[in-house]
Parts: sequence; C-alpha cells; structure tokens
Amino acid sequence: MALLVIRKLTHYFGGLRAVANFNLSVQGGELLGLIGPNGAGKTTVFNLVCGFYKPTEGQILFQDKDIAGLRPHAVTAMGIARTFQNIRLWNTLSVFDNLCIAQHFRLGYGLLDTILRTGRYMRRERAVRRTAEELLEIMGLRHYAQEQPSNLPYGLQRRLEIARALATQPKLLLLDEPAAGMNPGEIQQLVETIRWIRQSFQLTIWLIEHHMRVVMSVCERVQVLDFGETIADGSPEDIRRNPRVIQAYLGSEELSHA
Ligand SMILES: Nc1ncnc2c1ncn2[C@@H]1O[C@H](COP(=O)(O)OP(=O)(O)OP(=O)(O)O)[C@@H](O)[C@H]1O
Repeated sequence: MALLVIRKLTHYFGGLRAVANFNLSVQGGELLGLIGPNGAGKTTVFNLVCGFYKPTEGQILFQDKDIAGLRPHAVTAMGIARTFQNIRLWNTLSVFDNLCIAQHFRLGYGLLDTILRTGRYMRRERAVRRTAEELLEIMGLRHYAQEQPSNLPYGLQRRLEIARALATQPKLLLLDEPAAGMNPGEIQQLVETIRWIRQSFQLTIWLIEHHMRVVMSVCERVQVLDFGETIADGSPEDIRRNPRVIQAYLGSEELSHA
C-alpha cells in the first residue's frame, strides 16, 4: 500500500489556479523532491496536504484515508509533520520546551489529570522530557537546550525545526526549503542530517528545495511544477536533462548550478 496518494489535486485562490491536476504516489521510505520556479505552486501543495487549505478539487489519501480538508492538528496526529519556508519556532520558549510542546497534542490526558497531577500525567510528562532530551542529543542541540531559538545560528534554527517536527513522531516529513539561507557548510550538514534521519527514523521525506545540489544529491525521485502543473517526474538525472524543465528554468541559475 502506498503511504500517500494524491489524485487530481487542484487549488484556486480566487481566479488564480495555483495547483492543477496534481498526482503523486509515495511509497514508505522514499525521499522525494518537489521543485519548480518561484510561484509554481510547491508550497500550496504542502499546505493542502497539511490541512492549511481545503483543496478546490482532488483527493489526498494518507494510509488509505482521505485527509483532504482535515485541520492541521488532525493531519499531524495522523503522522504528517512539516517545516516551514520561513522558520516558525516558538521564540518565547526555550529550545527544550519547543520540543516538549510539540508532543502535547498526542498525550491523551485531560485537564483533571493535569490539575491533580495523576500518575498518567506524570508518566507521560516524563516520556515527553525523555523524547525531547533524545532529540536534543541526536540533532546536536544539547548545548542550546535553555536558549531561546532566535539566539541560535540560522542553521541550528532549521535543525531545531526539523527536531520539532520529529517530536510529533511522523511517518511522513515535509521539508519546505530546508536549505534556504544556509551557508555551504550548513548545507552539507543538512544533506547528511536528511539522509541520517530518513534511515534512523524510517521516515518518508518529501522536500521542496531551490538548492539543486541538495535536490540532486538526496532525492531519489523529483517532480517538477510550473504554473501549477507537473511538467516532469523522474530521477534527478532525467530531470536535469529534461528540455521542458530547462525551458521552465530559463534565465534562472538554479539548474546550471546543480
Ligand atoms: N494565500 C494565497 N492567496 C493568494 N494567492 C496565493 C496564496 N498563496 C500562494 N498564492 C499564489 O499561488 C501561486 C503558487 O504559490 P506558491 O507559494 O505555492 O508557489 P511556490 O512554488 O511555493 O513558490 P516559491 O518557490 O516562490 O516559494 C503563486 O502565484 C502565489 O502568488
């Protein structure tokens, strides 16, 4: 069974067709890329999958259940987590608390458990703290546990965003331009982190990225959007040579730097 199947996904913002007849089938464990020039519709596809928008048309099946139009927290609870193009961390909380709060939607204890500090509450809180500590360790953030996220270098903030997404224990992780704003050293680390978390957490990863070196070196399959439509779908090598893709990127330096 495919983990995610998207059929004929279409989305309009008023009269603007942002995504048109988008189709995709993702098997568990795949590492996929979604690319395309600015405004092609990539983030809109992620926003539709994550419940930020309700599609104008189409089906989004996750583990055979139609999730199109579910609220974002319900989508997260089903096992889909994401990061954002513009980092969205809780900057008034510490790094550690960012990782704890991310887990709270799935804890399953009520207000009374919290007030009375029941055994269930205490056990689950201990598990939350343990998971947060483990994530700090494996993502190399232990020294920053009590810092506010905005004090961290940019590359570490992105790392924290990935750690926070992992705290929700997803099956599918969506990364929206994870390399944006990173320097070459941070990008190299990111590439290694993406490969490592896929392997260690047995995750399926779908990423949007403008850095072609990242796309070409980590993705096994790449889909290309232009004006909301899929213009190519294949291996990184096929995509790099595809005339429609080259035409879509004409004038941009992205493909030539791949
Ligand atoms: N909330 C919105 N309301 C109206 N139009 C929108 C909205 N979000 C996106 N759009 C438009 O939809 C189209 C697709 O935008 P989207 O952000 O999905 O593209 P993208 O491929 O992610 O671009 P980029 O690479 O620049 O992030 C664009 O024309 C954009 O201006």
